[in-house]
Amino acid sequence: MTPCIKVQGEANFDGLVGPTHNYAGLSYGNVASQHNAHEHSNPKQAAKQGLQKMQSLRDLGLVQGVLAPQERPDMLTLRRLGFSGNDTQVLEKAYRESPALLAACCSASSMWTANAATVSPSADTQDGRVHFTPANLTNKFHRSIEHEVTGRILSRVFADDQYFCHHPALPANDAFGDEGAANHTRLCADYGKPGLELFVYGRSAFDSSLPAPTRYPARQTLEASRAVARLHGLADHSSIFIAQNPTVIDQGVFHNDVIAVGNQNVLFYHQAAFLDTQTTLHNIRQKMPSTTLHFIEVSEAQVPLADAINSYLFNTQIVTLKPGHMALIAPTECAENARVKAYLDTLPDLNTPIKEVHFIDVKQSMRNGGGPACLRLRVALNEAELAATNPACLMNEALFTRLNRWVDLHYRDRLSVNDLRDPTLLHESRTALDELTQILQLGTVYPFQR
Ligand SMILES: NCCC[C@H](NC(=O)CCC(=O)O)C(=O)O
Repeated sequence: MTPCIKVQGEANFDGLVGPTHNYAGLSYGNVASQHNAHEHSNPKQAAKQGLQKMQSLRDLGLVQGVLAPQERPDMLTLRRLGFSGNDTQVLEKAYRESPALLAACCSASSMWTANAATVSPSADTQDGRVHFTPANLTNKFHRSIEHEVTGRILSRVFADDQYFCHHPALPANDAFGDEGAANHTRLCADYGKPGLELFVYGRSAFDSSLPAPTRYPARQTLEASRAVARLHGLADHSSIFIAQNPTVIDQGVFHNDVIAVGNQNVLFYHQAAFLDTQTTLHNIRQKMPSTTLHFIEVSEAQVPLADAINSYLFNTQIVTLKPGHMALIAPTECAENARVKAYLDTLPDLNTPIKEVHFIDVKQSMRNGGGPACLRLRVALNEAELAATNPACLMNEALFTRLNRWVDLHYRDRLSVNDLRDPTLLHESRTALDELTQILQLGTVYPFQR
């Protein structure tokens, strides 16, 4: 099919899966990560599934971008933690002393770009620029080492400070735990018009009277969400802070995007998603009096919470194909779950803007708890902003072919956590990333290049 590229006002930037993609069980509270710990991974297949997903969205006529992965193994961090000698010795010592620490420094977790940053479109911000704050991801060590390079990559993709404003990550402390766009969504009548940014938090750092989960960690604090909204210059009428239901966090909903997703005038969520659903919906309506909103609530009777979590029904992308006509992009796991599939079969007939459902295979990512929505960072851009975006990072036929060839050349098709100390893997990874920065015209972004 010949893709017809129309600017819809929103671009999706997917994270390219890095060459060290593996299953190390690093994310306590993320049931898929825990469940698949120490399975073999297939980095080549993972990267190709990601590329195919990007291509499929492009085929639907959407603007699709690519974000480069991190340098892994993270030798700089290993050295900061006291491992010394040449690279081979550093890897060997880290492996002998703490395989888990080495695995953390090798995670390809930056593929989940919904956690790369929070992005506020120019229509919402005080200075009329697009604002970016990389997420500090303090709750998980392996993710807390991403934000510096993430910030650098974002500033190379969105370089023009006439249009784009980049903030550093929030202070690296649990009080300001920030997971980026995975806990942020935006409702609006049109991407280019002022919207309402929904910040969902799991606990408060300074107000212990607010409810919090007891089993699994709440990664996002209210204080972090408020800080990001302040930095981005969001007015009170452009932002709303919503408490996530702590009991769902305790059942494995480690980010709000596992249980709710929004696009334009649609909010699609499970009945258990928020602490106080009625008040939440009422407050949203109050702040968007002139927009016809569609709240699509899925009840426990329609889809039990456990099925929603296992299938990632809400970690779907809702994309606008033409005005008032949206598609839901779901992982194939949703088609394999009878109850979820039965619900999705009815969805296009519910008289909402969602008219189509598409299934895509991102199983390599799903096994670590990352569905279609985790893999993408949404950036609403007007035409001038899109024109100011690094064109080498925008997906087209040539880039798709080139990146597939690049993956074929550099990636392994089988990796276990025991392979992570192999100095050849480090060499392969650096060779691949060095070439990638040229393909994507990023300049030097990785510590090994500087
Ligand atoms: N938005 C989806 C994020 C998934 C990610 N998983 C991981 O990091 C698992 C890595 C591992 O266990 O090897 C996380 O939990 O932050």
